[in-house]
Amino acid sequence: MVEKLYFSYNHIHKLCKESAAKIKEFKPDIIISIGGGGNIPSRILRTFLKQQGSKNIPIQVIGLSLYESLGTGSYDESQIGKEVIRTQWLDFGALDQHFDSLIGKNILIVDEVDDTRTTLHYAVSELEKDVKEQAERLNRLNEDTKFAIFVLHNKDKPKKAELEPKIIQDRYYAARTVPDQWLCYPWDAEDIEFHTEQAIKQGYN
Ligand SMILES: O=P(O)(O)OC[C@H]1O[C@H](OP(=O)(O)OP(=O)(O)O)[C@H](O)[C@@H]1O
Repeated sequence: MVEKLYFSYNHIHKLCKESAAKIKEFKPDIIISIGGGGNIPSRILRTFLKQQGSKNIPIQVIGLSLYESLGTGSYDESQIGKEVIRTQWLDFGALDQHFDSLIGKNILIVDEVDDTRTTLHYAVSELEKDVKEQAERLNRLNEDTKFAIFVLHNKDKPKKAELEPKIIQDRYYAARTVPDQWLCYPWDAEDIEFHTEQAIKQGYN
């Protein structure tokens, strides 16, 4: 079995192009990228979501990192990667000026990988909370705000957190579902020539 899967920039680009055809049906008003891994796919995807004659879809970035217990002492393995640290969040003040808030919008959350699903669950539930608070404050509870998800890869494995069935059924776009292996993205490569050669050998170019 191949231990690590290598993906070239071209391959990622093509995955975004292919997925955009389906994501267009959702008609996203805004992309919320989970940084850092979601940033490059978000930007590529936007190119393919652009409709002639209309503006580019705005991209906002939130920073989420999984807190891992790396101590040498004994620790409960099931807890590893469970805690999400919020390093950056939306500036609703700035967003409101340009965008009239998230209420009633179609919001596409983008990340590169859905591994244990902890990060995506956190992102959706926290954003839903924020939108609900805003809607209550502005008395706009009748407007329907929808969330969708795009990832390059969904790892086929038991997840540690769930997403709402309506998202999973209708608005969850994973370009590929892959086995639970080590995924190597080009932006992590120290030697991009070697990386790309591996991707070509594996057919992910
Ligand atoms: O499905 P999960 O188990 O939650 O894992 C997926 C998350 O893990 C990685 O983020 P990481 O915290 O490593 O930060 P990075 O994106 O800045 O590399 C990746 O970018 C996803 O956001």
